[in-house]
Amino acid sequence: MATIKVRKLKSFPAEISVPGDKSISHRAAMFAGMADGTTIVEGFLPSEDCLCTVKAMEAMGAVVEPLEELEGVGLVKMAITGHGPKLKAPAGPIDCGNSGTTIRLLSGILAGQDFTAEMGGDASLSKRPMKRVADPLVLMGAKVEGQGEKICAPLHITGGQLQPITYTLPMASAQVKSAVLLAGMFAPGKTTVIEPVVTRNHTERIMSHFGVKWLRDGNAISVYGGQTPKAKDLVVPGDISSAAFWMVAAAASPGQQITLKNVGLNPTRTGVITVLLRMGAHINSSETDSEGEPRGNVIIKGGDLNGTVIGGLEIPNVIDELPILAVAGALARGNTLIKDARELRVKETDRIAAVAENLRRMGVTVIEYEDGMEIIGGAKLHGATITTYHDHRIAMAFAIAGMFAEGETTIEGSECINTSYPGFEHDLNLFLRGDNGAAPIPVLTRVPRPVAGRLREG
Ligand SMILES: O=C(O)C1=C[C@@H](OP(=O)(O)O)[C@@H](O)[C@H](O)C1
Ligand SMILES: C=C(OP(=O)(O)O)C(=O)O
Repeated sequence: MATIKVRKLKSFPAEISVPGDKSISHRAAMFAGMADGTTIVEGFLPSEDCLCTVKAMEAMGAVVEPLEELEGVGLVKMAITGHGPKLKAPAGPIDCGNSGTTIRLLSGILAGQDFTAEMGGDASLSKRPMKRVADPLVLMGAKVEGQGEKICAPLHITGGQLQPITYTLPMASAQVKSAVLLAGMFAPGKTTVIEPVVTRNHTERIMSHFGVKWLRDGNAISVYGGQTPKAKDLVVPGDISSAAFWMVAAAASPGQQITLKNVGLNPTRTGVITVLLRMGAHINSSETDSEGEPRGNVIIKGGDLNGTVIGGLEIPNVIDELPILAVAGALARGNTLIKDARELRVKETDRIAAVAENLRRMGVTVIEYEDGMEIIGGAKLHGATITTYHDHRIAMAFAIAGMFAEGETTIEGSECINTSYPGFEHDLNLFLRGDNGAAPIPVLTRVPRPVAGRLREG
C-alpha cells in the first residue's frame, strides 16, 4: 500500500497545469473508437480509469497509436482509428477497473452491438449500482444481467434490436443520461432523455464534435439513431475537478496566488468556482479557447473563507468536488452545510461517511446527514492518519487538508490517486518542498517524448 506524508505547506508554485479532463477523455476514446476514420486526441488523461476505456475500445476493434507521453504522467496524445459504431466482440471480459464512467457509458454502447460482452471491475466498482443503466437499456431491448438487486458488476450485456424510448432519469446522473444517448445512436428514430437537473453535458458536446445530430428542448435531450461519428481531432482541456484541489489550497492561503492553466470551463462543471467565490475567494478566469469545450486560465488569490450552503440544483455541478469543498468548509469561518448530495454515498466509496470520518480525525466537528453533512469551520486542524477507502478524491482532498494541519498527515492507500490524477504527488511536492523561487520547479521534468510501438500488443 502506498502512502503520502504531508506537512504544512511551505511555498506556492506560480502555476500548475493539471492533466486532461477525465469525463472528456473517456468520451473522446469512445467516440473516436466508433468513428469512421482516425482522430488525434491531445491532452488525453492517461489515468487508470481512462486507460480502461482505451483498452476496452481496442479490444472491440479500435486501433490506438501512441504519439506522445509526458514523464510522470503517461500517454497524453494518441491517434485512434475507429471501427465504426458496430464494434467487434471482445475476446474476453472487459476490465473497467475503478471506473463508473467506463462501465456505465460502455453499457450504452454494448446495448447496440450484435454480441454478448462481460464487464467487470475492482471491489469498489463491483458494489456500485448498475440498475440505473440496466433499467433504461432493458426498456430499449437489450439484455442486461448483473449481481443482486442493485444489478452490480460483473455485467453481461447482450445487444439487441433496440427501440427508441423517452426516459425520465430518476436521479441526476450524466453517466445514465450518456448511456441512454449512446444506446439511442443504435435505435431507429429519436431517443429522448429527460434530466431532472442539468448535469455535465460532455456527451452532447462531443456528439456535436463528431457530427452526431442531437437536440435539446429544456431538460430533454434527444438523439437520432443510425448515425456514424465522423473522426475529427480534438484537444482535451485540463480537468477542473483536479484543479479544484489547488483552487482550495490557494483560496485558503492569504497572500498567495496561483494560476491554473488551460482548465476546462464548461458551465456544467464550474460550480466549484461559484461556491468558492461565494465563500469569499478571489478567483478570475479567462476563457482562452473554446473548440467545443470552453477552457482557460484560472487565477486564485488567497484570503479568508466563510462558510456556505451547498445544495439543490448546483449539486450535480460540484458532485466530484464536494470532498475538497468540505475541506474548504473546515478551513472557513462559520459553518458549511452540504445537502441534497445523497449520490455521494454511491461513489467509489460512501464519500459522506469517508469525509466526515477523516475530518473528525483531524479535529473538525462534523454532523453527518443522510444527504450531506454540516462542517463546523474554524477548528485548528491537526495531522492524522487518513483512510482513503481506495477513493482518489478522498486521498487528494485530505492531502490538501494536511497542508493546513499542525504535524504530519499520512494518506494511506494513496495509489488510488492514479484513478484520475497521475502526477498529483509531483504537483503536491511543489507546495511541500519549500524551495520555490530558488530551485527550478520540477515541472520541467515533464518533457514530451515520442513513444514507439503500440499501447498494448495483441
Ligand atoms: O459522466 C461523467 O463523466 C461523470 C458523471 C458523474 O457521475 P454520475 O453520473 O453518477 O453523477 C461524476 O460523478 C463522474 O465522476 C463522472
Ligand atoms: C465518481 C467518479 O468517477 P466514476 O463514477 O467514473 O468512477 C469520480 O471521478 O469522482
